[in-house]
Amino acid sequence: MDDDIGKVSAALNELPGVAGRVSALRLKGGIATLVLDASGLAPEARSNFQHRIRTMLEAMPEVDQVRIALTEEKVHRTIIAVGSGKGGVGKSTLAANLAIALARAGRTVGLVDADIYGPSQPRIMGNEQRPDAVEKQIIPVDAHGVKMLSIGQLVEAGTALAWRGPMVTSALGQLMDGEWSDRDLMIVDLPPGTGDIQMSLVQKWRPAGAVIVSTPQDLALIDATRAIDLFRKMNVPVIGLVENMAGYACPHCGEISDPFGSGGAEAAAGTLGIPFLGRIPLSLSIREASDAGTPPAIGDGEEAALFSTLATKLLDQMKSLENRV
Ligand SMILES: Nc1ncnc2c1ncn2[C@@H]1O[C@H](COP(=O)(O)OP(=O)(O)OP(=O)(O)O)[C@@H](O)[C@H]1O
Repeated sequence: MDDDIGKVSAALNELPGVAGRVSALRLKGGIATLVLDASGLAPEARSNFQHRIRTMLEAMPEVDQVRIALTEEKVHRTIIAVGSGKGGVGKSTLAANLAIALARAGRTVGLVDADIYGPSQPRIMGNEQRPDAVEKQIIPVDAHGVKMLSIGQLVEAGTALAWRGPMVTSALGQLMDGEWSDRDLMIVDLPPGTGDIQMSLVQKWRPAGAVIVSTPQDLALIDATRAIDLFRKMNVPVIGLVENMAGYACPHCGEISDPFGSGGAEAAAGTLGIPFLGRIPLSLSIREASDAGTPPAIGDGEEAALFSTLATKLLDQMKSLENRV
């Protein structure tokens, strides 16, 4: 008997993607009863998963009948990565305001500042409080209706982090595996470029999609294209491109100028075949509000409306991605 269950267990562990998901296994009178953890699997993947296991077990001489119970974490959490190819294009500003706009649209939103070497979310979101931890799990702090974690809350401000890849990945893990249990949407503010953090996030936490931020400038767009390419290669759908710092309205005379050019990102999105989510102007008030820890998305002005429109477009794109699966 023990031999039989040992064989079934070994066969299950050999099946790709199954190891670690079997939370209970019993074999009695030829009936194999399994409890499987299906957390994070889309409906189609879940039924394929169940089918593969059933087919394999039914072919074993030790098994006459298979009974499977699927369990999963209560909240299905969708992770959206916000990336850029180049630094300083406003990715953190966008991530913060988008997180707030999504929360105002009724989602329960978590914001992870994955820019381990240059965290800026505590300042932008106006909460530099050190988070508590329970049994080594960090409890995110509240900021403008969003819950947030950043390495900037854990290290002394202005301290340079001389960390190598594995330490950075482990810090990312601490943030991503914080107490997010009531959050249904996570916005991850990535560092610029295509390095260790991006790769770890994609491999371990499988974002449902990525938003790419670029200025209209050609150079930023070339870099943005690189970031898009990375996500595509790693099978993370690109939800869309946001153009930031487009069209500067002079606060004195109101004249609009385009210091970084105009329309470049929308044209590039068209060429690359990805949705264009919208354009955020270069505005003194956005910069001032970010520095003051009061992101414009919390207000009721024109800029809050822009971020709210972006959030709606993003949710629509997410829906169409889900329908495509
Ligand atoms: N639309 C905007 N109008 C005016 N200032 C902006 C705008 N977007 C961002 N900024 C300002 O530009 C600077 C860089 O923005 P931010 O930190 O969001 O960029 P980033 O791409 O995340 O940079 P990093 O590469 O450091 O992660 C900040 O001072 C921010 O306030």
